[in-house]
Amino acid sequence: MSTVDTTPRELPSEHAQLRTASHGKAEVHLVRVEREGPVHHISDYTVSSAIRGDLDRIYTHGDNATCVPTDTQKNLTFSLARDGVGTPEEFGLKFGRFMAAEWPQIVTGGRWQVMKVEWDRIVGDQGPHDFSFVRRGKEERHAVVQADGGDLRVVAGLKELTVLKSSGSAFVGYPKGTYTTLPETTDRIMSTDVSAWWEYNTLEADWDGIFASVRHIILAEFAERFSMALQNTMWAISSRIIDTHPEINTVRMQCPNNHHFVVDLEPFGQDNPNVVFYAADRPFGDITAEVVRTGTTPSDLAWGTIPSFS
Ligand SMILES: O=c1[nH]c(=O)c2[nH]c(=O)[nH]c2[nH]1
Repeated sequence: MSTVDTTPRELPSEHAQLRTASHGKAEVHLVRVEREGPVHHISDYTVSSAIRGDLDRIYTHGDNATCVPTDTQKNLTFSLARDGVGTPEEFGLKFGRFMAAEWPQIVTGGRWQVMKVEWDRIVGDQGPHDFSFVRRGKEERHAVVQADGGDLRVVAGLKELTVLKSSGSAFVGYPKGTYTTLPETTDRIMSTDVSAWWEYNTLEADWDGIFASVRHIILAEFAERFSMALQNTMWAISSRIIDTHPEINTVRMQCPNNHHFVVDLEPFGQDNPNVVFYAADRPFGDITAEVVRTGTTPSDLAWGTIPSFS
């Protein structure tokens, strides 16, 4: 058996000296769900923690005796969020104070950055929804006009319409086998960045009105219909768009499944009754669908250059 010598030893340098150093975990994305009866409130924070202090020997000697791991700092981000996050300022202060109190011999300073993004409650067919939200301010509206000779085609769309529901979504009944580890769930967070494009069969339409209606259908179906899978929600949206708007023949959607994992806080002596989630940015489920009006075919001219659809 080969052994590795992990005894710290100095790596000397003739001319170099360590001037500043820090280490931490950057961009821990957490979502916290607060339940007030049937009404949910969500907080979405991306937190970066880094400590300064007695860290020199980690670099110069390979001596990790003062190296509070970046992984520990990530765990703490979730643990400190268990009983509430408050404002970004409050959470940053809480984190900084905790680190200094927990490792007074090591941590003499640090940097805690907390980014909060805002979500608005979705207003569906039935009014403001209890547990479905839309991200403020990232969304894009698009139109692509293609001409060939006298032939003109209009495709409209939206991108980056980010939505999240903290309940009302299940995923069960899928094939199980050697490589299945995903547990079935009848209550999960579902979140996606909706990309939707639709082809008009006319050159004269109430463009603004139809855009507003399509956007409403996306939000209302996402919020108010129980979802058996993201695919099921995409069908509900696309088919309702076609049934509602005779001017539209084809709807294409691409939706990432932005996974939210319940963080195991048990190692830190805390329970986690679906309160603190790790919002993973990758990998993501990549779900696409093209839905057409029965008896019609999408125009190659119209769709030839529409991006981001595989
Ligand atoms: O809505 C979902 N659709 C899937 O195809 C899928 N696959 C998976 O692992 N989770 C989910 N969720």
